[in-house]
Amino acid sequence: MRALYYPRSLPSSSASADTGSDPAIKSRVKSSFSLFKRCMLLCRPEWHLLLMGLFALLLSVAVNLYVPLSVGILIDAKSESELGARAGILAIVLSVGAVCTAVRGFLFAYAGERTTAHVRSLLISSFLSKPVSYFDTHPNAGGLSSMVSVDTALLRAATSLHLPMAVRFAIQAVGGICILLYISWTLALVMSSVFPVLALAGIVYSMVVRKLSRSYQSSVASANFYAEESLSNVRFLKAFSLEKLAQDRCDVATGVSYLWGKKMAVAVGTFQGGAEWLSYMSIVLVFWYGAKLLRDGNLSVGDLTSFVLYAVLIAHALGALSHQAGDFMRNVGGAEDMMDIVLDSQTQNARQQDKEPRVRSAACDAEAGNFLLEGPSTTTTTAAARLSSPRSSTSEDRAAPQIEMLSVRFAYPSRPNVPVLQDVSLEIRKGEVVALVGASGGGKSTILHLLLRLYNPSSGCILLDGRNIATIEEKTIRSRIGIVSQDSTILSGTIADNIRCALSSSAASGQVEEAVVQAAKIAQLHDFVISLPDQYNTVVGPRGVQLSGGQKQRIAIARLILRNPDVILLDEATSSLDAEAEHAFQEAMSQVTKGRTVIMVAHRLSTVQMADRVIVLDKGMIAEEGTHDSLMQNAHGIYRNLVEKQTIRHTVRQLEPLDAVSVSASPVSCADNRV
Ligand SMILES: Nc1ncnc2c1ncn2[C@@H]1O[C@H](COP(=O)(O)OP(=O)(O)OP(=O)(O)O)[C@@H](O)[C@H]1O
Repeated sequence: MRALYYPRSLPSSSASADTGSDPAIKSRVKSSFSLFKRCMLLCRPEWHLLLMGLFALLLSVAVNLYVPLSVGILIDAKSESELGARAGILAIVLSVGAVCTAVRGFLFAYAGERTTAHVRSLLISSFLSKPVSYFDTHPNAGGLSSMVSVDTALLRAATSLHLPMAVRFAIQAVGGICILLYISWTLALVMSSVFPVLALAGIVYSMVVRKLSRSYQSSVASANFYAEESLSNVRFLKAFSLEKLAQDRCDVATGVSYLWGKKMAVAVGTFQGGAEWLSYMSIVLVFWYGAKLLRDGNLSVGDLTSFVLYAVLIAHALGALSHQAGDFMRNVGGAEDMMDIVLDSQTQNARQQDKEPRVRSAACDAEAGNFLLEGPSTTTTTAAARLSSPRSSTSEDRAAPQIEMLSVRFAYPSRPNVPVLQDVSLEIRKGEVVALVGASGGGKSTILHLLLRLYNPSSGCILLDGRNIATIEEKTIRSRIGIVSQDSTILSGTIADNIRCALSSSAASGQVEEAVVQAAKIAQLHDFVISLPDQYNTVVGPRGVQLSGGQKQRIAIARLILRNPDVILLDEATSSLDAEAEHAFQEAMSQVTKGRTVIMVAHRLSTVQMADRVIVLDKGMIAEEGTHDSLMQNAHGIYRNLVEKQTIRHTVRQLEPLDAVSVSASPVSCADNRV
């Protein structure tokens, strides 16, 4: 079976352009250097800890380098007392080395933890600040969340472990070679003959492993996606006996990551084995040439002992250096996409701070008045006070259009060539209740998305109180326009948490609790909540699984009440409710919507009839507009046709035996009368 494979495709950056297609080694080395530079940029805030760590590291390397020399001196000691004194000095030096190692370990680990926490926070804030369209084109949420957990852990290991170790072994190797040159330059040259081969192998390995690691991380993200999708939809999978399908999809995705992992294991094993073999060969060369020098009387036993110890130390350092450098490249290669996102968003933030608010259409702004919009209702006093007092709209207010769409055209960024709205123009006055109806896929919900500025029109513009919403801060728009949709989003936590999240955190807690209860009462939720043992502190489970659809929706209404918007959008808010729950919903909404502008996407005739005006959308265009009664006058009109079809279906259903209704392909319930 072929899995639907979601590669973790992410925005490319110039720095991440090396994906293996570039043939020039020079540019690959440059690209590896740029990867290292980006990694260092992320660690920059912790430079003081890293500098202190580097200092401790240098001291511990100095101690390591001193040991073979002092062993040689120890062996060549002429008297018992000289031997004791030299052993004492060696013990003190080694103790200092151990302290330095401990300090170095702590400082790098601490800096790594701080960097990881900082990068995680930046990454989440970068995702949350992305436009909704970003998530349409990057649907792999598992991949994005694995960046937050896995990729940041890779970065931490790279910066707090592999990089310091690589630096340590590099200094140890270079220092050891310098001392060897001092003891016997000919022997040092013999030993170094393998180094160029080792260096070349290291460069090739780091390039290969970086590429493999990136593919591996991407495939792991894909496997996470399927695992996450299966576990979060376990009820659906069981209900439709789709466990096998889910298992197969997970297995195929895991199989892909296994293949990449296997390739990486081959590369790692080959290089590490090869590097170790070369290191041993250099030691054999030292033994062979050193023994020759000793036999000829050109080297003392102490010097040869020191030399051999240095040779072992250097060989070990080189082996470990290749190991650590490889692991560093593998980790930063795996975290490369994540680093790009964080650094790009930092650059964008810096740029945005200097920028004026964006103006999308000068023509639309010329039409716009310069109203100062109300800020969000951030205090409970205003929210609570407004709860009991419905919005009063004067006749003058009602005459002024609150929302205008001017020649709006729109296509979703993920499907730019498929027009969804075509030249839509409409005006909605303050306090008006407007129903959007029409065939499925006609663009009704899309209009609500544009009003909330989840997307921007491809052309044309939308005015709120005469001002182009493209020039209004998103936060302000969303404090003025509230939405209740069919599937009310419930976050993990308690019922109270889910209601009070509509308010700003600056509100006083006593007032908040009072406002939460008041809002729940208006939303007809209070009686249910107080019947629970933990009342408002009842935990609702992930995505509110412990609540019914109607209860979730009443929580959403309570939230809306606290938000206190001027314009309310209802996106098929009652379509999943039965007749009784719909009645409770309508009761709750009738208080909330008084005096406010309401735009609803509705299918039920009972809901549509409540509207002052009905707008019929057909294939992304406004086909008809008027009151329910006036539209019903048009014998060949789309609206009348829809109503008649639904009325006939409703009547037929009432006549159908129960089992015939249950197998009907239409999702409409018996109580429905949908338009
Ligand atoms: N995020 C998206 N990316 C790409 N296309 C989308 C997206 N959301 C919706 N569409 C497409 O846009 C068109 C209009 O969708 P919309 O949800 O606005 O229709 P609707 O009139 O509300 O339909 P329904 O009554 O079935 O909810 C549809 O063809 C749909 O496939």
